[in-house]
Amino acid sequence: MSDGVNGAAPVNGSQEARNASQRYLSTRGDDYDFSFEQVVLKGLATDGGLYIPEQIPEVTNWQSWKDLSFPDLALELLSLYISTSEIPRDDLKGIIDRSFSTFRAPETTPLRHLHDNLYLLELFHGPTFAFKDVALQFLGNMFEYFLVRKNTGKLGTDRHHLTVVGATSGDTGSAAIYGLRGKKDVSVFILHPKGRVSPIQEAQMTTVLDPNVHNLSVTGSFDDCQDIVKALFADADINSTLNLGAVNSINWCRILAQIVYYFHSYFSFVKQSSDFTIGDKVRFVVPTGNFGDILAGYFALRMGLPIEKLVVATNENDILDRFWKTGKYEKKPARGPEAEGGLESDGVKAHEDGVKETLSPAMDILVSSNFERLLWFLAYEFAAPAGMDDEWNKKQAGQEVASWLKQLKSSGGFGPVYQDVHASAKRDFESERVSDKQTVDTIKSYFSKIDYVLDPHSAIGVAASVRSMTRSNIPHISLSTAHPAKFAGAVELALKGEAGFNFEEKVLPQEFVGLESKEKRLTDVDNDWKKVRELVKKQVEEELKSQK
Ligand SMILES: Cc1ncc(COP(=O)(O)O)c(C=O)c1O
Ligand SMILES: N[C@@H](CCOP(=O)(O)O)C(=O)O
Repeated sequence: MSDGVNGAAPVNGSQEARNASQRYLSTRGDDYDFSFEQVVLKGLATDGGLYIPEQIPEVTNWQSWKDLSFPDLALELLSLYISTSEIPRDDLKGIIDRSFSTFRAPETTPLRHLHDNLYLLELFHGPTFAFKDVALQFLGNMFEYFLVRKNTGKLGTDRHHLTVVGATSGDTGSAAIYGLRGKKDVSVFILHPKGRVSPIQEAQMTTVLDPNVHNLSVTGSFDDCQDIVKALFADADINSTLNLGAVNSINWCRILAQIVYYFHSYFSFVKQSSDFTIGDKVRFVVPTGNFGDILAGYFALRMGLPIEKLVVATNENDILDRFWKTGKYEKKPARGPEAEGGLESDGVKAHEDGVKETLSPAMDILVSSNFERLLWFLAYEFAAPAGMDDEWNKKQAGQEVASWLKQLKSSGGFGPVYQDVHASAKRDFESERVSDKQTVDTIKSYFSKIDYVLDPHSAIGVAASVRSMTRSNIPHISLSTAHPAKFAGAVELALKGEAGFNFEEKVLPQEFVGLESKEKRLTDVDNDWKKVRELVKKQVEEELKSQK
């Protein structure tokens, strides 16, 4: 039950003022009836689950949003999940407008025609050149809004101080840091896997010297960083004394903001294509790691956007692709031809922990956090035919998810899931796995065919789209998740020696010039959550003392 945990304010207004899509519950069943503010400030549920709205709103008038600007569309969509009793509409509009004012493209997320039925949704026009900016600039402003409201008229230790802890494989970190640097009443700790983010990504994070920003370089993988963050959230002591906040896509606010560009790109497509009628279906193809980006697409689909399929595109860290193919969700990588040293993945290094080091490092993930949210909806759908009431169905879904996640923790996997659950997953999704070699070939081929430089993650989406187009000839919108300059190594590997290619001239934005030689601040830490906990505690205490 909602209890104002973690310092979140009680809901402003009665429960009746919030409809079911504005009330939140945990995917593991124990935490329910939370407000948007509580969910945003708390990040992870007390039972270890992720927050989801009690209901996904089905929208019948979505076509009337066709001509809205990105921020105005965001206002319509987000209002469905945030009650005006919590955030008045004008305030929400102000937060949204501020969040997207820093984007370089007038359309915020422009849609570009590549060839035939293939369109690329460029999501990297925000301040840190990655799709994470769409949600994280908004989340940063949302944190600020709630903190200002809580702290009005309060001084010293009475003020609510938020300690943000996040794990990154490169992009979440810089977008979160940009969204929170210098903000009052917030300390930010970002954990990245030492040596496994690109040099530009590392520089984007570590050259931010604001006193409230702390970069921790962890000896381990992204999954280790993510596990440390989850262990901190599970520690009742630090969680309640330091008011932990999440910037990873475990935070519902991240998923929510990302729903907007599915609708926006669909409308952009309608406007670009005279022979396409609004209401006709498209496919979205999404380079996927933690399953946050594509989950937003699932919400768009359930809300009524005409999506025929969402295509999950993984790199060689392919737990999700294996789930769609087999119904089993297992950390253990498949022993495919590449594991025997086959041609497909020449040069890919597999770490002891099982994570492969690929050319698309932001997707080098063993376990995808947000998959748990999809599992809940699949389990809920599976429970419904038993003819019990809705409360029972929700409880059943929570228990099922908790049991799957327990197996994942104890034995590294679960499944095959019930046939009906797998069938529902396959009804809305398909999956593709793209090797490093195929990634490089795709970058090469689009440069030589249409003089366009793809980053390696976006190339995975495009390679998967091309395969998907052989099965379905409807329009495909492939998500481009990062600017190619962030991944110079992979891009140069693919394009060095290609006629007309020069990284500095063709790719490098002015904002990155000289970044790597600027002063940096970061702290090395062992892969040990207790050590991280002590470091965070000490640092926050010092910050609070200096503010007195
Ligand atoms: C550039 C890039 N592409 C794709 C992804 C995968 O997105 P998600 O983790 O939401 O599946 C990430 C990281 O999250 C990323 O940084
Ligand atoms: N690829 C991500 C990994 C973190 O995922 P998130 O979306 O859950 O924050 C990154 O770039 O950090």
